[in-house]
Amino acid sequence: MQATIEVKDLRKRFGSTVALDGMTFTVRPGRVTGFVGPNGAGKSTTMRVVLGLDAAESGSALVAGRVYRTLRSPYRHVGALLDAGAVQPSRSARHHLLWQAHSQGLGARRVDEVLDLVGLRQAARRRAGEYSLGMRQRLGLAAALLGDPPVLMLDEPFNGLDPEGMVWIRGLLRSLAAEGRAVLVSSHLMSELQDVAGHVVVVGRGRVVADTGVADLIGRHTTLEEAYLELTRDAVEFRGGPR
Ligand SMILES: Nc1ncnc2c1ncn2[C@@H]1O[C@H](COP(=O)(O)OP(=O)(O)OP(=O)(O)O)[C@@H](O)[C@H]1O
Repeated sequence: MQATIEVKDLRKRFGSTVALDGMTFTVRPGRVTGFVGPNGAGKSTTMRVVLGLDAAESGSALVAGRVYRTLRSPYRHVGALLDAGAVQPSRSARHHLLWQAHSQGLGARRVDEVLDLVGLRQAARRRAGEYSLGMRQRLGLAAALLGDPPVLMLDEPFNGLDPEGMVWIRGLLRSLAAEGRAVLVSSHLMSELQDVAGHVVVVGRGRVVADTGVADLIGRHTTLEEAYLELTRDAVEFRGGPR
């Protein structure tokens, strides 16, 4: 199975808004790739197109070497965390995962394994609606890991995690990449990414503005955040007003 995400010349508009304007990059196995860019740059739309949740007008998106909707057991090829809020609130976390596992031909043992992996074993029988944001993020990660996939695509996985959770997730992401998986992580938290990502795809206005090793970027600038701000200076659409 190919551990890659290949996005080529994706174009998409929402009405008069250009969301993707020739988005092109490849996520390779064995490293965490940061996916960064200003608000509205097209990160979530790209991920949604890769997962077949949105259709592009042109271009192609392959995950594990295939178009997502042609994958027979998608969870075994790609795990995604897109919207941590997307849980049935009255269902327990374990039940939520059991239901997803069942739909993919996976058993209860794997559900308990991923609950352990994300630290939710103790809280597994509580209703997901009572979960904090950080707990929902962990639950979303557990779902992404269910099929033990070679590709992971995580939209803002650091959101809501407490400091212990941040340390934990950095270790988890590093070990998933060290196992040879392709791990794409979108985030606005450059300091978190700097510690964990080997590579970074920087986007602005629906296209890639840099696709490079983090060490190379930091070599030229002091921090990933400084490099990012420099690269995206002309691509920021929504700026805060004067204080
Ligand atoms: N369902 C939609 N309807 C209309 N416009 C949309 C829709 N989804 C995205 N867009 C627009 O497409 C552009 C790209 O949005 P997208 O959510 O992909 O950006 P993003 O890089 O993920 O931003 P953020 O960092 O704020 O999450 C934005 O201008 C956004 O307003």
